[in-house]
Formats: sequence, C-alpha cells, structure tokens
Amino acid sequence: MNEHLLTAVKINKVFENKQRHFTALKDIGLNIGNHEFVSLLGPSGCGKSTFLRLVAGLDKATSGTMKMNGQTIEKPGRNRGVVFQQYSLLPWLLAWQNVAFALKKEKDMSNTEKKDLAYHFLDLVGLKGFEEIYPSQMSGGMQQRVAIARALVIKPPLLLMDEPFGALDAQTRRDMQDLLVSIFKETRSSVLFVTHDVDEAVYLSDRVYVMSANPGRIAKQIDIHLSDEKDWSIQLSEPFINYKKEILMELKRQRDDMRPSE
Ligand SMILES: Nc1ncnc2c1ncn2[C@@H]1O[C@H](COP(=O)(O)OP(=O)(O)OP(=O)(O)O)[C@@H](O)[C@H]1O
Repeated sequence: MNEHLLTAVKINKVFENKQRHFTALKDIGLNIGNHEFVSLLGPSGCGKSTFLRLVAGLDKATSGTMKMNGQTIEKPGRNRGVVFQQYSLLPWLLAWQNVAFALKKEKDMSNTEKKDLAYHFLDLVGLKGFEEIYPSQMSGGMQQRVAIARALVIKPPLLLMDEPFGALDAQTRRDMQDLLVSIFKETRSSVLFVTHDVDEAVYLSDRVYVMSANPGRIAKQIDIHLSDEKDWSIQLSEPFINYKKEILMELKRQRDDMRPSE
C-alpha cells in the first residue's frame, strides 16, 4: 500500500541548449502524505519553481520518478490544483465565471451546478458578495482569492502553490496566510507551497524542505510541530523562533559556502 500522496525519488532536471547544460535539480527526494502541508524554501534559483512544475506535470524530469497515488505523473491532472504568484484570471469573465471555468470539462454537471459550486468556493475564500464583479474591479488580494477558489473547485487532493502571496502587501499577505490555514482545515487537501519567506514557511507547514542552489538540492528537512490552533501570536513562541533559527542558520551556512575563499 502506498501511504504517500506524492512520492518523488531521485529527481534530476537538466536544462540544455546550445550555450549551456545546466543541472537545475539534483537527486531530489521527498514525500507528501494525505492532509500534509509541505513547503519548499530556498534562495532564488535553487529550483523551487522547477520542482513544482514537474509535480504539476507542466514539465518532465530528466531522470527519477514522480508518482501521485502510485501513478507516474505525465501531465497536468485534476488531482493537482495550481496557484501561481500571478493570478492569471480571465479579465472578460466575472469572479464566479473564472472559478467555474475550471469545471468546463465536467460533462455531468449542469451550468447551475457549476455556478453554485463556484459561489460556494468564493464564499470559502471570503468573497461572498463579490461573485459578480470583474478582475479589474478587484484588489490583488481578492484576485488571488479567486485564483485559489478556481484551484480548489476541482477538489484536488494536492494543491500546488508557487509564491502565491509574493505580490501582496504585508498585511494582505498575513490575512491570506490565515485564510489558507482555515481552507487547509476545511478542504483536507494536501499543499505543496513554494516560498522565500521563512516565517511564512514555519507558520503554515508540517514540514519544510530547505533547498540549496547550484545544483538545486534538498539541504535540510525540518518537521514542524506547532499547535493546529494557529493564530499570529504563535510566531512569538519559543518553538516557532527555534524553527526559524534552524532554517536561517542553514541558509547562512549555504551563503558562507558560496563565498569565495580569500
Ligand atoms: N526553461 C528553462 N531553461 C533554462 N534554464 C531554466 C529554465 N527554467 C529554469 N531554469 C533555471 O533553473 C534554475 C532554477 O530556476 P527556478 O525558477 O526553478 O528557481 P526558483 O528557486 O524557483 O527561483 P525564484 O525563487 O527566484 O523564483 C535557475 O538557474 C533558472 O535559470
């Protein structure tokens, strides 16, 4: 029996063109279980987005195996929802239509059912009452909520999020983190979350993989044990600060290793 939702074993990714042969990912191995929140954290260029794209099925690994529920990932599928930093909503569609768009291949659902489901997921992300407005009438935080609702409406067991709050101001970012905590409890989806932000990773995750660059590897795995009843005050607690220290020290060690010796 495969108890992991996602299993990646010895994943390598080489980008090749006439000018260069570049190993972006080297021997990445990780697992995500059911209802787990897992973050990838690391310096710019360490391959976080590249790895996420492989899980999404948007690109192929050069070698290694990547399985979802025991099945090799070949292409994008309904068992993975994706949210990127840029919300990529369709500007000519209303909020609910953007969400319902993800259901366009659902032949067994009526248009009314699709609309009801879109309304339900907009309510879940805190956009009740804003179903009938266009993206241009929304703030960045609202647009990202619509993008999250669109990813969730297909009820994927795994939600892939690539720096989803990177374009938002600090307060909206904190609100969105708390929104994600409540969505995570309600939907029971697992999440693979890419971020640069150490506080965000510790606050949200059950496990953080710290990556290093050139080539992108997993340098450290940190299991986070904080209360499930999260609120911002947890960020002042001793365990939180200790996890943060552990990650920051790993990132500093990487920077020290990269510094040319005198
Ligand atoms: N299509 C591509 N062709 C060639 N090189 C690529 C391609 N995509 C990514 N790379 C390279 O692979 C490395 C990893 O890129 P990636 O975007 O995955 O890093 P990242 O950790 O997500 O960075 P950031 O945090 O800045 O978004 C980088 O050096 C990048 O230049």
